[in-house]
Amino acid sequence: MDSPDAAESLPQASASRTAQIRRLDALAAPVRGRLRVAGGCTVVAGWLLVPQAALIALLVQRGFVEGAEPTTLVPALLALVAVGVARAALLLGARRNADRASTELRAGLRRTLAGRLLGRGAPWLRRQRSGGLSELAATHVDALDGYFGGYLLARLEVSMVPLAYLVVAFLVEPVVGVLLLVTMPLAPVFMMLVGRGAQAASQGQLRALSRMGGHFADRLRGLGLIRVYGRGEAELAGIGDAAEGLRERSLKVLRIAFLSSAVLEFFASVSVALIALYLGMSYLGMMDLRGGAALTLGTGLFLLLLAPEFYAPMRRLAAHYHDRASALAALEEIEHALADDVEPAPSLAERPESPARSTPAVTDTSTAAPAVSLQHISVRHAGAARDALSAVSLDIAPGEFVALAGGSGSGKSTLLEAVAGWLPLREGRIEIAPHDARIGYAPQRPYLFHGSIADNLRIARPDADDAALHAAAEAAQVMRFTARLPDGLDTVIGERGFGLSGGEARRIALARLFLRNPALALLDEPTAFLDPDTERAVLDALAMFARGRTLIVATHSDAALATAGRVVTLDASGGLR
Ligand SMILES: Nc1ncnc2c1ncn2[C@@H]1O[C@H](COP(=O)(O)OP(=O)(O)OP(=O)(O)O)[C@@H](O)[C@H]1O
Repeated sequence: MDSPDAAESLPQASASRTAQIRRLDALAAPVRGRLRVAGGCTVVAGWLLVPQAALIALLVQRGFVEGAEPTTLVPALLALVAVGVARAALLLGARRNADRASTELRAGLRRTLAGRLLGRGAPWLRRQRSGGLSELAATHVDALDGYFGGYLLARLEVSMVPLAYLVVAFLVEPVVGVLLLVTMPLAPVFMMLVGRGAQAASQGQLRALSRMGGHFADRLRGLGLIRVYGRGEAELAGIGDAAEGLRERSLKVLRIAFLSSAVLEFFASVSVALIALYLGMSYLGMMDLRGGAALTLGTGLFLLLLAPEFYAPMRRLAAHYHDRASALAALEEIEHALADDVEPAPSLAERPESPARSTPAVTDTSTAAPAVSLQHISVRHAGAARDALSAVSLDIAPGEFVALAGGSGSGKSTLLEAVAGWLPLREGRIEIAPHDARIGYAPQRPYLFHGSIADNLRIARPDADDAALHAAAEAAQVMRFTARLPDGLDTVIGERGFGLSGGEARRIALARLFLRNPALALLDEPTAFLDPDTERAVLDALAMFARGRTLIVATHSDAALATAGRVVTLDASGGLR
């Protein structure tokens, strides 16, 4: 902190913090109405405490000190019940609205996050750790709950309610008003000091949580491999270390949270004790700051009821203060994920007649078989030293069935992914005419999520009816293996398709493609790992499916090559032979 740089960076840090808080508050725009209702209910409930305390004090004064007839107290008693009920209803309304606002806000943010992340396309997603992404969408987004569901209300309450109590206290007993006024700034000053450390600690904790989530999910996925290679103990130690790091960081956040609440509790208790002391000494005649005017029991009771409530909103704010720190930390992580820092795919930018797309766009609707023209394209994978495709030119006529042949690593999958719009081109261009042709892609390693086989098929067309689903599954020879499963198409399979063979997973990908009903179908080794009999059936289905569509199929299979209308061979250097 002693360097001039550090001194200069303080105002900068607080300016960026203010900007961050503004951005955080801006997230609440869609649920602003609900938050306002919640805030209004909280403030009015706080104000109603004044008549509530006054009525209690009045009843005690009249009933016990002045010995009034019980029947004369009935109206005040009824009023007390009415105020109590109104406060309870208002507080309930506040809680409900705040909770609903927070839930809606988080759901919206998750939708945005999912859309943005998916928009970056398959190659980007494939490089991410799904554990980390799910932490982002789950834990980080949930970290905003405390802020919107708690902190914001507490902040509004602090700005509107204690001030009203202060005015009332001054009107009733100025000495108590002065005592409250003097002790009032302690809370915000202390919270400001604590808040600085809290955000950094929360950020550290969220990052550790994210790392831990990613680490754990990766290890779970590779559990089989870990066992086979006898890496169990070492991995266990790694997970132990990650968990220990998280524990330390979580304790740091908790320490700060507990410390701030404990200090506030202390100040609040001391202040209330001071007021009680003053009132007690006044009653005993040991202190007279009222110029001889007597202090009634009712007045004293009223002030004693009000005093702890004066600090209550500040204590609530302190309890939620680390929520703000967590929310700011989470916002930073979320903004980082939402930032458009991925380079735009040049292949898309250079297709003037084609709308930019990083995955086969669902909005593409043209069903006419398109022509595909690759003009001198070169593609290099991120981080690779050489081009996977170099200067490839290829013209495919509408309705043509082209097989891509070539050795392993010659670039067949890369070519399919480039045509699908998943990969940026280093040079050249790809024209698909009509440009809005619906594209379907069955990759080599299809992604199967946890759910039934039918669910896994329906992601290609969520509104597909059972008949369409069965027809697609039948054609792709999925029914051959589901017939043996206990629940048929409703059999549940795991993430990454645990429980299905490679050939079965590919047939699901093929059925998805059939269901999508694309005009341009890109298939990556659809018949790998199939026995000759099943391969024949799949190829027959494919030949039928090819009618009226353009097909590009990467394959090593002679039978598949024979089915195609034309064979294009890629050489080892990623060029056309
Ligand atoms: N994500 C990636 N990052 C870096 N290099 C990659 C990536 N994907 C593929 N490659 C490389 O690009 C080249 C072409 O790979 P590609 O998967 O397109 O070949 P392929 O002809 O489909 O092979 P196969 O017949 O084995 O499926 C290979 O040298 C491969 O190692």
